[in-house]
Amino acid sequence: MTITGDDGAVLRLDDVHRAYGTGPEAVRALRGVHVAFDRGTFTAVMGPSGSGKSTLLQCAAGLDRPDHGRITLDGTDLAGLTETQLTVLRRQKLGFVFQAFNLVGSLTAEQNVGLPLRLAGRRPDRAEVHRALAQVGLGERTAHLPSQLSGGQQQRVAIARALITRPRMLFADEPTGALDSSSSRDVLALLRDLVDREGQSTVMVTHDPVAASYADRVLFLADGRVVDDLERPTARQVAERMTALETAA
Ligand SMILES: Nc1ncnc2c1ncn2[C@@H]1O[C@H](COP(=O)(O)OP(=O)(O)OP(=O)(O)O)[C@@H](O)[C@H]1O
Repeated sequence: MTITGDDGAVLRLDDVHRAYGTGPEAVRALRGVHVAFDRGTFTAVMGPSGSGKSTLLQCAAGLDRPDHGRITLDGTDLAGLTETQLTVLRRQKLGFVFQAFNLVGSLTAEQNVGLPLRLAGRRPDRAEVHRALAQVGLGERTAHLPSQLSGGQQQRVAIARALITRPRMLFADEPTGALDSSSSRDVLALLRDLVDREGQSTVMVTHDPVAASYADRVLFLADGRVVDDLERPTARQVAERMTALETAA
C-alpha cells in the first residue's frame, strides 16, 4: 500500500490504460486517463457511446483493474490491494447508485438501507437508518417495499443505502436513466444538495446534458481519453460539446 501526499484529491487516476482482449483485435477502452477528483465536489462524466465511461468508473471504483497506470483513493494505491482488500475498501469507502436502483424487492426501504451495514458485519442502528432515509426525504416511507414506491423514491432509497456507510466517494452510473424528467430533477437536486450540505464527493456517469449541468465539473471522454473538462457548464454548453464529439466520432 503506497501512501501519497494529501493534495485535496480523494481519488486520482494517473495514466490509466485498459484494453479488452489482446493483439490486433484488442479494444483500447482507456488510453492514458489522468484525472483527480477533489473532496466535496460533484463531477459528471460524459462522452459518446463506447468512449470509455463505464470502464473508467469500473476502474476508479476498484471493480476492474487497469493494465497500466495508477489509481489512488485517499492516497492508497489500489494496485497494492488483494481482491479481498479491494472488496473491503469498496464496502467501507465507496457508495454506488445504479440506473436500475438495484434494491432487494423483498426488503423494506429500511432493510435495504441497512443492508451495507449488515454486509460489514454491523447490526444496523434504526435511528441511523431512519436519519439516512429522512435525509433523502423518505422519513415517512421506511416500511414500504420497493414495489410500493415510485421510481424516483426507489432511487432515493438507493442513495440512502449508498450513503449509510458514509463513503469517501459516491459513484452514480446513469442514476436518472430510468426516471421521468420530474423524478430526475428531484434525484439530481438531492445529489447536488448532498454535495453542498454534507461535502459528499460524487462522480456520476450520464448521457443527459441537463443531469451533467448539476455537477461542479463535467469531464468529456472520447476514444478512451479525457478530451475536455468544463467547470459549471450550462446544459446547453454540455449539449454543444457532446454534439461536437459525436460528430467527430
Ligand atoms: N468486457 C468487454 N469486452 C470487450 N470489449 C469491451 C468490454 N467492455 C467494454 N468494451 C469496449 O470498450 C469500449 C469502451 O466501453 P465502455 O462501456 O467503457 O464505454 P461507455 O462510454 O461506457 O459506453 P456507453 O455510453 O455505450 O455505455 C467500447 O468499445 C466497448 O465495446
